[in-house]
Amino acid sequence: MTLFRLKEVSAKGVLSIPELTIPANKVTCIVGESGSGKTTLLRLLNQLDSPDHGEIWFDQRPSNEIDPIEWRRHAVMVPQAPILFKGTIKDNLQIGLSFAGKPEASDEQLAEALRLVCLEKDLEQDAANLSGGEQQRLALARAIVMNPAALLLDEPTSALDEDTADMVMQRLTAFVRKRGMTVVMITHSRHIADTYADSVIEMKNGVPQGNGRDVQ
Ligand SMILES: Nc1ncnc2c1ncn2[C@@H]1O[C@H](COP(=O)(O)OP(=O)(O)OP(=O)(O)O)[C@@H](O)[C@H]1O
Repeated sequence: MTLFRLKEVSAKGVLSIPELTIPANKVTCIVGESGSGKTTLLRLLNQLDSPDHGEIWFDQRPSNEIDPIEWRRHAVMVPQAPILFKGTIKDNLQIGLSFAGKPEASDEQLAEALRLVCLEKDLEQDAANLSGGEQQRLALARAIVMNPAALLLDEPTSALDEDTADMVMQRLTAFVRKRGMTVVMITHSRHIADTYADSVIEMKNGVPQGNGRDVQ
């Protein structure tokens, strides 16, 4: 099943995509050189940017028929630089749900999300004292707590050491496969793409090569 479909899309004079489909309930990695258009593509999948030409479908609905706010509730993006709010770790985990008008999660659910990202910290701890890598994982945990159909992750392990990155990817991919969630993530790590992706989109000068190489 396809979750995202792009047809004859161009954007910002950077992307040129004749056709691209991204499967539902799978982990898709976007790889490619710096400046090749990976973040621009991810932003299109979050309706943060609109294409200059062409059409994008989410779950078989064209983008112009879905309210961007609703779209972003189903496809939650975690940008490369984590966004943190004043307050505790718990406040930072609940705030995504609160913005989406969803009920609060229980402390058990929050602790489970922290465990998935290997950040087993006290929920009442001040988030301001976290390291860069810890902040990155907290932002990822916040997105997981929202339980969206799709997680759009811009280099989610870039601030982590290799062992922690592997552990987070192992736990995250096991979790999303069990839940039937879709992950689309940018990575510069060949190892992560080869080990955890079901399919890989390689961007070259704004053009995806092939249509997602199946890894497994
Ligand atoms: N809003 C914009 N307007 C015009 N050009 C842009 C805009 N955003 C990005 N670009 C350009 O588009 C190209 C692709 O940028 P993008 O951030 O998508 O690349 P990337 O593959 O994610 O790179 P990196 O791996 O370095 O993060 C770059 O040349 C960038 O300067």
